[in-house]
Amino acid sequence: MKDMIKVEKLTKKYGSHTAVDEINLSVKRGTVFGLLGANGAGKTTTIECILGTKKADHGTVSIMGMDPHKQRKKIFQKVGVQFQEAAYQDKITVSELCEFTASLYKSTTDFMELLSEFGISDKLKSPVKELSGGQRQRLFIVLALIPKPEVVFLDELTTGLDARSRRDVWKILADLKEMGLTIFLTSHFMDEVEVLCDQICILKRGKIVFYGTVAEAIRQSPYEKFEDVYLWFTDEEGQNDENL
Ligand SMILES: Nc1ncnc2c1ncn2[C@@H]1O[C@H](COP(=O)(O)OP(=O)(O)OP(=O)(O)O)[C@@H](O)[C@H]1O
Repeated sequence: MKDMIKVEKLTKKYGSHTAVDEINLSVKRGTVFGLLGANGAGKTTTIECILGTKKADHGTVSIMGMDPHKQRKKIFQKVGVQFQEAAYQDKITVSELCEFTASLYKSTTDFMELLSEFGISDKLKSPVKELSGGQRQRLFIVLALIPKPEVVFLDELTTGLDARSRRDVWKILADLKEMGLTIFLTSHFMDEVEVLCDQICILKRGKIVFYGTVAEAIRQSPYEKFEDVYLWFTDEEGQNDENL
């Protein structure tokens, strides 16, 4: 299977603070990769370096075999990104934002279908700023899927969604994966990581402390519940520090 994303020895510093420290990862086509870690561990910085919106200090990144700095326009057409906070006009409606997003790409999916799959088609004429937090979050996933991406980056996938919506989003993503979509996500919810991710990478202060499958992470720890396992790998004061 082809590597859709390959990162080698990626390092990014902000002043003297090393936010991402020599990380390596690779993501195969049609798989779901979860980048995990506490607040400030370096997840967003890693994604920004992969997308080329931040320049790494060291290391190499390739996405669909391309260099994110040299082939940014070509990558833009094939990659979807879910933003936490999108900059949009104050009064823009859901349909206007979808139409604007679609206008940026050569080939697009019918956004009406996506809005209805994500349960927000009745909000078409509503101003985006009047949506609830969960509705806005779902809209941002829709925007990421409009360009019919080959790879999609979903940062804090279901933050703010209620239990039903989270399950619905999981199902849609599982179906998209079956159709060959590659998904790179970050999440603070270990239940969804367990359900969705084929491979995970856990970061702690910019360094990889675990890389592999959820099952392998469980086997390498003294715990059985994945949330306990995750905390064991990331715990600042934890008993496992000597093993890292
Ligand atoms: N523009 C910046 N200037 C200086 N420091 C930054 C900048 N962006 C991020 N950092 C620092 O780099 C580290 C990694 O931040 P990053 O946003 O990548 O973490 P994260 O894992 O995405 O966190 P979260 O889960 O809270 O989104 C943090 O210590 C953060 O304070």
